[in-house]
Amino acid sequence: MKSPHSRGPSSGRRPEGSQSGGQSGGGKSGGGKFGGGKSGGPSGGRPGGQRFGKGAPSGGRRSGPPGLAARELAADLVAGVEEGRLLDALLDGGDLAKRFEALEVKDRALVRAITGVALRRGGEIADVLGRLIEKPLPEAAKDLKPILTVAVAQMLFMEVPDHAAVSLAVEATDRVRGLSPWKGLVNAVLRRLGRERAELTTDVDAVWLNTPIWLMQRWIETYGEETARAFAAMHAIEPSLDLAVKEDPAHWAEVLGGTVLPTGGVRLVAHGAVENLPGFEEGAWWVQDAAASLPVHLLGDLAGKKVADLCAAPGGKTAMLAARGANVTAVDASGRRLERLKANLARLGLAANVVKADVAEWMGGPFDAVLLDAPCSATGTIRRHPDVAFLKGEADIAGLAVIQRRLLDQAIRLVKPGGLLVYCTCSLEPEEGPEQIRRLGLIDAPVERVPIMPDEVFGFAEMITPDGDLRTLPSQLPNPDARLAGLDGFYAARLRRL
Ligand SMILES: C[S@@+](CC[C@H](N)C(=O)[O-])C[C@H]1O[C@@H](n2cnc3c(N)ncnc32)[C@H](O)[C@@H]1O
Repeated sequence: MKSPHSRGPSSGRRPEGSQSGGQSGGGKSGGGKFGGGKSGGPSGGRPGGQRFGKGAPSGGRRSGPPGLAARELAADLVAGVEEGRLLDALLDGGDLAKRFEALEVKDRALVRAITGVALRRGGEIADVLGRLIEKPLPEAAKDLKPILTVAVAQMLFMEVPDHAAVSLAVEATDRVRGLSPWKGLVNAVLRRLGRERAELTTDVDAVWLNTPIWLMQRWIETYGEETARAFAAMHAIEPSLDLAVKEDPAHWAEVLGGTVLPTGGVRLVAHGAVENLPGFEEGAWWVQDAAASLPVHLLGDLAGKKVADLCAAPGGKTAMLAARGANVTAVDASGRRLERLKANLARLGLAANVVKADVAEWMGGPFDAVLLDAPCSATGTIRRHPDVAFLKGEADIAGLAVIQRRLLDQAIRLVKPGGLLVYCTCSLEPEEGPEQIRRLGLIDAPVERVPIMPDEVFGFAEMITPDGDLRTLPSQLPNPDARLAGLDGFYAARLRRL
């Protein structure tokens, strides 16, 4: 995989007279995933992973000054994503997860914050580093890149004093086998950034720098340039924490210092570990983006109905279906993710029949209603999962569309005649949304579309397509406080089985 910070041949700085940096400004980068920027850069674009304490998973690590362990772990996570692993996977078992768990709660929050910024603003950071380090670093120094990335993230985009970011980066460099000789360079580069930040960061088209070119071009084609830029702008901001509440959202909004959304959930500024928030232990709420709560509403009254939740784990929609009185069968192919689903339901005091199976082959039911939340490229969730922008490519979309087709064909077989099927994905790509439904028309599948009405989605008419499907966008649900704005990009279509 290419390093996400590897840049193309053309500059990502705003071309004179251009509104946007445009397609020619981003250019086809000859394989680099992110748009624009000076060529070269600190690692020459090689994927690399900082390896603090390599070979000494925990006991062999010297402790350092306060905050160092958080920076080291953030650098290792950034390196892990560059190597092609999802952040959630890196923090779900293994050495990095152990180091994360060993940190105090405030340092865990710091790791998440630094890693998030380093990934969200990865193109801008790489651009600055490319200006500061003109010649590619030699192979022996490639592991400097995540250390520098994390330091620049703090200096440019977080309220961390420069001296703290610089000294911890120098200390981190000193602790990696073979990197000590580069301490002076790290110090000099970061101090220069401190002195020259204004010159180094003006006239940058952040939207193009931080978004993979292929994705930006797709969005422009599908949604137009203004909307595509609005998505990308939202990706630079850490999103709110959205909660689905079992009952009494107004009470929980007050307790948690949030607001009740028109969709019925509670939204608050994200801070710290959710496990420590009031109501978590007693199972009063679960984390769910406001947009992700909408597909279940499209199934109408579910009390006493037999409902299949296909591709159900970790169970956000299962919980919603169960809380609405459905008799739910939750099916997923991943045993590990189903364990999380079971734990989530247990905490919430909700129940479902849990089945581990490949939905494409599973025979059950028939059901009064079926929800298929198909695996997808997740390009609608980049706000929440900035690593997705690094790890997905255009080829993934075509491959996922084939899987979605098989799952949708099977889901139709599982619905009783007259019953409803909601197909949804958290992707912004047409192949994973409306194209799937268009294909059903072409093959004469035994379903008809049941158009969604604005009052079923809390009056948000702008979320309904001319065909009557749901399409939410990262740029929707604006708020004067940017930390409380936005939605995941979701698509949903409602079908009736004939
Ligand atoms: C988008 S996530 C589902 C999120 C879930 N519905 C929720 O609301 O929490 C997609 C899920 O599809 C599952 N999956 C992927 N391919 C599958 C298949 N062929 N059969 C069953 N589950 C599958 C994955 O394990 C993953 O849990």
